[in-house]
Amino acid sequence: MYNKMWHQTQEALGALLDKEPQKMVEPQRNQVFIFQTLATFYIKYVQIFRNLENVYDQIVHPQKRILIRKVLDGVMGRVLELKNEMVELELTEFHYFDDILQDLKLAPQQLDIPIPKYFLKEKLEVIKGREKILAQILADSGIDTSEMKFPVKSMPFDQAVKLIQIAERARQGRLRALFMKQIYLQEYRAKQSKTLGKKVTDAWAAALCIQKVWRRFHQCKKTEKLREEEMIFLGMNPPPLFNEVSATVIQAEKVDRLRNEVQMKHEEDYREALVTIKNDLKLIEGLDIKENLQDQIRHWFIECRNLTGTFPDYPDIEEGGSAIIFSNKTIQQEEDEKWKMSPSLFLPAMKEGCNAYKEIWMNKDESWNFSQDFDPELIKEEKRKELESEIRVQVDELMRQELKNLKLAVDREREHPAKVGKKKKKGKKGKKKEKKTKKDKDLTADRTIESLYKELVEEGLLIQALKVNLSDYIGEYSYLGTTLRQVSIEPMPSLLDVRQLITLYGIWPLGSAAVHEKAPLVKSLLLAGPSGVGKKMLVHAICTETGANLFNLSSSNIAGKYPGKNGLQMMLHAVFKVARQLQPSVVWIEDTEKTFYKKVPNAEKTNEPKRLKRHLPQILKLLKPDDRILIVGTTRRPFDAELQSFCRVYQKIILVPRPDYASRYVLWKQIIERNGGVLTSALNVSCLAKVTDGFTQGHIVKVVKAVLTDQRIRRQIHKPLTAVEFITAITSMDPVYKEEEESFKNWYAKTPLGKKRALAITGGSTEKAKDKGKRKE
Ligand SMILES: Nc1ncnc2c1ncn2[C@@H]1O[C@H](COP(=O)(O)OP(=O)(O)OP(=O)(O)O)[C@@H](O)[C@H]1O
Repeated sequence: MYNKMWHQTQEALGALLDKEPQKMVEPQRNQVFIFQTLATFYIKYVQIFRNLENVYDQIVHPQKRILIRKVLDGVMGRVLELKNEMVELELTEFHYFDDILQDLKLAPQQLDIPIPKYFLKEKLEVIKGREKILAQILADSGIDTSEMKFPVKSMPFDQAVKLIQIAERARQGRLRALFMKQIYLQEYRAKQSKTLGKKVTDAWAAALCIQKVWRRFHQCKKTEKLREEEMIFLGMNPPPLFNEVSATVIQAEKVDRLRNEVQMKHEEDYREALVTIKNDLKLIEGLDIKENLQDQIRHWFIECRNLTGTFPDYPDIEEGGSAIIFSNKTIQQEEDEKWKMSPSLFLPAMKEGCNAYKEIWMNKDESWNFSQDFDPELIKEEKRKELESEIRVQVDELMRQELKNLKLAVDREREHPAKVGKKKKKGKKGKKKEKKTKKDKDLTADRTIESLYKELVEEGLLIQALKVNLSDYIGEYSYLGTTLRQVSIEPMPSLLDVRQLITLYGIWPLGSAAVHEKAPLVKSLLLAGPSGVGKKMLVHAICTETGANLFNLSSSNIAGKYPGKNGLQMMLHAVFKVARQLQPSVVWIEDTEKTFYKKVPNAEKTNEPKRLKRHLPQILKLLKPDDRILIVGTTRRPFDAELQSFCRVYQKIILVPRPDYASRYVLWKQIIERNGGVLTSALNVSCLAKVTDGFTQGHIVKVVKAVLTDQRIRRQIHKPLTAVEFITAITSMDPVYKEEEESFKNWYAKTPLGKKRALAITGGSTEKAKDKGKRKE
């Protein structure tokens, strides 16, 4: 099945790649048309990515997986490039595709961007090992992690005694009440039996009474059942076991796990085969290859002498040795390759992958390989080439000597003195380069990474990320985006739009080195939004999904640590050295507006919140494409920061909105269920979602936890949950008021991208096109 899926996806990718150059290179003036083209390509690449990711996770053939991985990274990079183009074109981070989805007959869920499972699977051992070390260091240094999750408030001694007394008296009271009840019942039963014993019972009347009660009860149950069945038949209620995981799904998950085991075994076999087959080849064919090469080279000596009258010069090792003589490349060809600049950095890799697929796999007969183990012939082919180049190095040495001897014997020529000089010069150049690279001073050259790691953990700068997946971030799609834009209303981005941006800008580049190196680089990300919209949760999710280390450089966290100028330098050096060496890493700055305060409030002056301000731009400059480090800032009050320097540091700004009706609806439902609540028809979720407009996810979580106590959960069978219980609890909280939301929007309109967009909307599209043209140049 996965093979079939792979072939289909490769074909779709091939077709898409053929279309790319025609559509993308043609100059276009119509903005809408350009966006439609970009968006269509984007959506199609996302579909291909989803399929390929699935295939890569499940296919067990090791050699196919290598090729799929290459194409997969290429597709990811291309999706990011297209996203970047769309951002530049529309001057907004959020795009709405609902009309294109309709044309392509796709559901919004199909646009969801999954996180490749290989990000974590391939690093499982490393991540587990690191978690263990971190836990060990925390335990050794007496820092209790549970305290970080659930902060404990201290309490005066007499108050604590009083609390324990109250609880104990209540317990004793309950016990006594139970005891008294039992005594009372005993007495009551004894009295009843006495009075009943005196009466002469009428057996018929008693039977009739029992029948009456039983029939009523039976009919009630029957009617209830019939009504329920009718509702299910009409589609008004979900069928029983609707939310249960079906046996088929469980079986499928089991098969998935089994496939992963087979995958690992095949991978191991393949690695072993790479070594054994090469050794075998060396034994069997090594001598032949050597003789063949020698014959070829000798033949070349003679041919050259016949043509030119002298023996040729032997090509240097740097030029590739004798391999260059027999390569088919002409100079003309090389020039062609240089000149053809591709518009994307990922297209060549994808094309290469597609060509390899067509050459090797498309029409390959694999009837012999039912178990999908490695193909030895392919390994042989590859290893033969490797072996040949290895042997060629030895042969070159021999033949160089032989040529020298030949020249001496036949032409009586000595080695050209000029050449020796040239070689020496090259050596000098190399030294110069070495000196230059030594410029970066390592402040902790004498320390091991382990000791730095330990120090940072003990200082509380390197913290344990909470285990939350991005899929735990609940939300719904925005279904009316395009429609609203058409009538000039800027739609509020939905929570799932935010989630996608986090995947694209945070998780993909951190998870894949190939993508990070070539895709449009995002070094810093700002999450701005009211309290409780899940900013922290998103930061932790980025770390969980990529296995990244989490550094906390919030001003409150670094206050008083590493004092002085030198101390600060040392701290930053240590943080970024560890972050670089144990990448991927996330450097989180909570309440980041404090670092850029326009005016530091008196109460916070002792904390020196602006310590990092001058250093952050320098740090960003030093981050190279191969450093998988992301700086994430979160803020509740971006308007307190000085705009210019703030926006210079944060390359991408994401406004995290409060949930809209659709999102609130799923949030209530899922958060209640996650906390042990049962949804019944008595609980009107729609009403709950409607009246809680303005409240954030944080509020919802808090209220659900407060209402769903252990006791309430136990009582649900007799008294189902109702919306009123939640509404009563939430009324004591402050929602996000319109004014606060407006101030976020106004602030965003002043950021570089916001300004450009406002200008484009009011000033027409011509300037936008010009601007884009300039940037492209
Ligand atoms: N989309 C979501 N789905 C499920 N739970 C969520 C979602 N968003 C937030 N939460 C939960 O809401 C609570 C508050 O979130 P979080 O602390 O991340 O918000 P925040 O924006 O960082 O708040 P603050 O600015 O006050 O620090 C957390 O318990 C988090 O798990």
